[in-house]
Amino acid sequence: MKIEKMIFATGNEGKMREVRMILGDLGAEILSLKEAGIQAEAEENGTTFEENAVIKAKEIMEKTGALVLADDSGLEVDALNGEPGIYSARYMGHETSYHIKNKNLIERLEGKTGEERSARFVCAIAACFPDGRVLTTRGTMEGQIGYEEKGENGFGYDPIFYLPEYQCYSGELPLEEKNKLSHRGKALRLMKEQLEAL
Ligand SMILES: O=P(O)(O)OP(=O)(O)OP(=O)(O)OC[C@H]1O[C@@H](n2cnc3c(O)ncnc32)[C@H](O)[C@@H]1O
Ligand SMILES: [Mg+2]
Repeated sequence: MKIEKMIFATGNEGKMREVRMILGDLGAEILSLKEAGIQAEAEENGTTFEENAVIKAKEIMEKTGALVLADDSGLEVDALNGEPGIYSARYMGHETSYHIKNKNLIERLEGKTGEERSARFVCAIAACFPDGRVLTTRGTMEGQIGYEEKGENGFGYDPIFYLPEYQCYSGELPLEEKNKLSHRGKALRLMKEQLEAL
């Protein structure tokens, strides 16, 4: 089945840039919520990344009758029992700047070193079809919370996410490199394979 068009139900421009680069070669037109002229109203009140991704995609699928994809993602810090996790966007309040959120996470890890700073980004992608079919995929990227903010690329928590294997911060990676390694890159490539197999 050739997909002509889909809506990617996010209000996050950083996600949208990464999505376009990875799903671009499906050859389908990909509209953001803004481009489709729709506002998301559903509350992200699921208990898992997958549930929240489905909530976001399903709401917009029901509003538009189109194939709709959505992303729910976040940062899990092991020393903080997985916080902020599914609450990553709401951590310290929606309106709080990422500079402040990032500084706060660094402060909460004071005295911890090496593996004690382990963390991962998680991304779930959902696809909701007008006929009721639902697909979900998940990807993760392992790393550590750094000691400072670094890099001008990416968004959100990227400036404090250190990748020991590459000895750099996620915020220092060019878009293409981040997509090769990231939670979102992995989840989107799995979704792309499933869509291509339809
Ligand atoms: O719900 P939508 O409209 O898609 O946009 P959002 O920004 O609210 O997205 P989420 O609800 O999925 O929350 C994701 C949170 O995790 C953070 N996050 C997710 N992926 C990230 C990445 O690749 N780099 C840095 N931070 C990321 C992001 O900044 C948010 O705080
Ligand atoms: Mg959100």
